[in-house]
Amino acid sequence: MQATRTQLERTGAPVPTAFEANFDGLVGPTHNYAGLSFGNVASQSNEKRIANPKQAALQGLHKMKALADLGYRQAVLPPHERPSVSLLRTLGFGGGSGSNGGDAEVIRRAAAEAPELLAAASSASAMWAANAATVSPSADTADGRVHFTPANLAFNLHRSIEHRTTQRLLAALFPSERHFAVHPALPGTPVLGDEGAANHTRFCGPYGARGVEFFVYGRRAYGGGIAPSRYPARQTLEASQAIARRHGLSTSATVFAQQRPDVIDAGVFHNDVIAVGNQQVLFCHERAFVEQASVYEVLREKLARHGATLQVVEVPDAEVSVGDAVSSYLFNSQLLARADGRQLLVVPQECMENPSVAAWLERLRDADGPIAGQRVFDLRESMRNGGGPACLRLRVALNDAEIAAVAPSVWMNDALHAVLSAWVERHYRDRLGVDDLADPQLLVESRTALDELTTLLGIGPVYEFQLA
Ligand SMILES: N=C(N)NCCC[C@H](NC(=O)CCC(=O)O)C(=O)O
Repeated sequence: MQATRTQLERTGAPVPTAFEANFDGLVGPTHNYAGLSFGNVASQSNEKRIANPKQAALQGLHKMKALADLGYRQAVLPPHERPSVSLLRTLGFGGGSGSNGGDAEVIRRAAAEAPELLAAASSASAMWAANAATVSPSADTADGRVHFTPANLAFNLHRSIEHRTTQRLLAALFPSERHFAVHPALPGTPVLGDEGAANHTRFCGPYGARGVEFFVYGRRAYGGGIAPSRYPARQTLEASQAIARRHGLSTSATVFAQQRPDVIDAGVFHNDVIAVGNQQVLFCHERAFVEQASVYEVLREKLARHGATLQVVEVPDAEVSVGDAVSSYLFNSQLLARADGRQLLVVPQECMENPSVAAWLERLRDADGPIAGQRVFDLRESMRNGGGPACLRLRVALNDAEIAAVAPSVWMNDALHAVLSAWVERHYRDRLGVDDLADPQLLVESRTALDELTTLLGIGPVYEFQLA
């Protein structure tokens, strides 16, 4: 877990002690199944199912608390204001003034005239924090600050409205401009489609040492090349390159690779549905990347320049098919550094229910490889929308000085877990169907809950209704 202070980088400069912190998205009060994500098999197949927002939020809090209990740095990323009345007003459903009465009228009109748009305005999708931003730790960047680029999530209307709030939340959680640079999202156009950390992995030795940042894209906007034909490639090479440039990453420590188009067409809508990496370990399916062997080679060579040795744990198609990987979310697992230098694997319950995946995990338990130890979590409510353990978290490697500069009350511990669980119990419904989104009372409930949350977390006004 802890980097060794004595370890020296090639420059001879001491490597600062640093940790990986996980910021998990707290599920918002409007969590529902509206079938909004084309190409995401779970979202499409669970359309119109009744959701349980209370249970969803408690399942997420349980994972956060369990990982904090194991000694990992764990924090919480607040939900967004939903339904987004400002989106509905932008789309012409203007009610009266900005008062609550006016907002209720906006919701009633949207429900009557365009329920699909109301559903897009109501999604709790900001819970999938892996899509909140791409993060480059200070050891990798030219100016020695931690850089954040909120993802524009331009492909889906319901997700394209997240980045402004994400930017405000990140600025509230990482307020020191000396340590942190929070950028605006890239322009939200198809050329620059960006889905954040779900398509980005950082390999390194100790967390405080310079790492190799690995960007995985689905297609090139310019210059042709192969692309999926059935489902969308949400991330472009051009977006990934722009992020690497603005974060000040060196080309010698950056790798760009393409996801296989045929697996995107099989439901792998983000790279983190087929691969996960941490420190020196890459855990992936054999059909994750175009020209996979040369991807390993380049990663290995660049990582070696930073004194670390890439270790690949590759799962063959013959043992776990891409279909089983998509339905079980085996690769949407978290790899967490253990004190002995090996990695703990955090998987969703669905992996245990899939015979070939469960058998593979059992073989892994007996093997003597870089992955040691497994933890299983029930995240069923999120999984039904295509969000597993890795989707729910944003990883931020931080050194001691940076950890001290984070808003203090977002760190998970027994007290915060108790406070947030009670807050969920007080404010969340245990049943929410898409028809319930027409109820203007849901907006009142959601704002009341979020207003209280910002006080509980001590992060000041961040939501539009608080800033108006
Ligand atoms: N793989 C990662 N990192 N994240 C998972 C995101 C799931 C999300 N699902 C949704 O947005 C479904 C919402 C709905 O259908 O109601 C998406 O497709 O963008």
